[in-house]
Amino acid sequence: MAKPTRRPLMAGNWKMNVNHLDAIALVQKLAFSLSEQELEAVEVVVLPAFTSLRSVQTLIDGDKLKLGYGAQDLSPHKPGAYTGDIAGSMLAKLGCQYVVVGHSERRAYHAEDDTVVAAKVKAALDNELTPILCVGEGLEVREAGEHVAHTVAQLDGALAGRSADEVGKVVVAYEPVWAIGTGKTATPADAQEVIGALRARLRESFGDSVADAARILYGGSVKPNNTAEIMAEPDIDGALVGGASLVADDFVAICRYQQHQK
Ligand SMILES: O=C(CO)COP(=O)(O)O
Repeated sequence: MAKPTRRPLMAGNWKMNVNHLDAIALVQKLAFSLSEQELEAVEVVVLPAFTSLRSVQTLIDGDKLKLGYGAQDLSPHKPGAYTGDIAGSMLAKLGCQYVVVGHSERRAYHAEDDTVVAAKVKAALDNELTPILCVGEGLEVREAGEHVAHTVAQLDGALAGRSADEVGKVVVAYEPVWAIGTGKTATPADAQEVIGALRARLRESFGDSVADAARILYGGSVKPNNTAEIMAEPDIDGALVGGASLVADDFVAICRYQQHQK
């Protein structure tokens, strides 16, 4: 399969945790634990709160650390009268490479629908940020057996109007809502079923080169002890990690999953 040509990506979504001082300590621990070779083999990215981005940027740039960073959300709008929002251009100026778009917590607590998510994907791409586009079904949808159709429809909605060139720059993350922060991980086969379907949809809509190159992550209770088996699936290229990314040793162990692969 084409998997070996896709560089694995481990992204730590810190959510609304870690103030800017603790962010510095956490990034330092990651950087001191992971070797240059490890950081070449696996791309490691942290996604702090907005208030920590400047501190993280200063540290990573100043010490030339081989860690990527990005934000957890952005406004769909250009700079202007949008109190409390953050524009993509501001994130780009801070050196962010990534921005999470459409996380299920944003969809649930901020009523973000596919139209808003699509506008945010566009805003990210317009500012040369790589969107980490999150899709995934809730428990009711899974129990009704509609998880594949639901998730593929979210992908379609978020990428509506984007060209193949643009979609080639997107990272997708499949995060079943029932697995987030619950300790209930999807089985590797469950995750592969959906992620395989997402890749097939990218192939159908945007062609082979986009589908073969696209990195698709799994997220939802990823821990050091389940990463290797998840990463062994043919279409899974990395993980979007919540809780375990707040503990340096755990996130480092996740990034070292290859040591545990049979
Ligand atoms: O939502 C997630 C990452 O974006 C997953 O969170 P947990 O790893 O805490 O389940």
